[in-house]
Amino acid sequence: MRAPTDRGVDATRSAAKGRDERAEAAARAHHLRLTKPAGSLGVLEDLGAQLAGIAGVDPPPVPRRPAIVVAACDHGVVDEGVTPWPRDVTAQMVANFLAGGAAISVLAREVGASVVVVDAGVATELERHPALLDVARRRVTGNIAQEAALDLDDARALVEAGRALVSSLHAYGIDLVATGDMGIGNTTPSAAVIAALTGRPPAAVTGRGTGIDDAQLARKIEVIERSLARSGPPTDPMSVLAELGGGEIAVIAGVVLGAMDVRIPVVVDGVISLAGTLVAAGIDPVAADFVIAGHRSVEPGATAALEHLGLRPLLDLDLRLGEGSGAALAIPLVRSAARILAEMATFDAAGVAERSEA
Ligand SMILES: Cc1cc2ncn([C@H]3O[C@H](COP(=O)(O)O)[C@@H](O)[C@H]3O)c2cc1C
Ligand SMILES: O=C(O)c1cccnc1
Repeated sequence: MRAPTDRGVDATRSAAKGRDERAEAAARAHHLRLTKPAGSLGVLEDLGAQLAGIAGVDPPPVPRRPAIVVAACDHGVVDEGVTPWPRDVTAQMVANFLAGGAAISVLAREVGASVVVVDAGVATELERHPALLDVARRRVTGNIAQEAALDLDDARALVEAGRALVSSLHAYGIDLVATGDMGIGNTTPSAAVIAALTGRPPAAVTGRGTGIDDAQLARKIEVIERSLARSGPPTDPMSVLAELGGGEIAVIAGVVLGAMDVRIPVVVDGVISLAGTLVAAGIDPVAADFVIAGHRSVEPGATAALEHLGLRPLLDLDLRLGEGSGAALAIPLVRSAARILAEMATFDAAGVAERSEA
């Protein structure tokens, strides 16, 4: 089990149980008996132990039915000039996800994952689709430089929606969830939430998002500073989410909590997903036990959040897309880690001689 860290929020452990330490220890001992030098599979060994701890059994089940939940929302703070892209792109990309033409659509097909798209507050009315779930409480968040992104009640409802979605997916046989996002401007609220929950200054957690120049970056940092000054010192994580976050960040936080509820792994993506993960871990620190960081996004806020959560990302590919792309790409590694424990021969069984001690 991870050493307790200062998560920067006043939260206490819930009734939910964390990972099973005995299963985790069994997986570590099991790894020492497999036909390879001890520790030679590196991070895959830690991942295997984490999966055993999540499932409560060694070897852990190999995830067969992954689902990627892509939550979408539009942001009032776009009016401050924090992104070069027009707001309409959010709805257009949701249509692209559903038509199968986006990066996440391709990567999901490659790794054999289902994609579920959640409308958590897209500005324009979306055409109904069987893979689109509408949980929006309002269309477009408030401009965080001037007002709260969401009412507290709406933030809570969106978190609950993400949480309930994972329960439903699990009931249908989904055994691993991954998180993704779509929302023009959403690297701004994500950096604001990360600054508030890690205590780092906005300049240290703010990046170029979809591609802004130095002048726009300076403006983006200033907008986040103003937002933090407006909302005041962070109190509880749900309030931080409501003040500075957004609908997709709320649903992602709920997905992470939902994975804890049904005890399955949740692979998280880049800076938006990590803002949601910080909120989830603030609401219930036990949730962090079930989180696997898919990758290290180029956005500096992602690294800040990973460090705060004590998570080591599986991939580091200079990705800066979102949509769940870095989480999707990590799914085969998660499967491999479980499969190694399930299928590799032990020294005894294979008749391989063990290391001789000099
Ligand atoms: C065509 C396109 C597809 C995307 N897919 C994900 N994002 C990513 O970029 C956006 C955040 O960056 P910023 O804060 O700079 O606006 C989010 O929608 C995120 O999911 C996209 C952005 C665009 C333009
Ligand atoms: O970290 C991410 O996922 C990210 C980075 C830039 C733009 N959109 C998403």
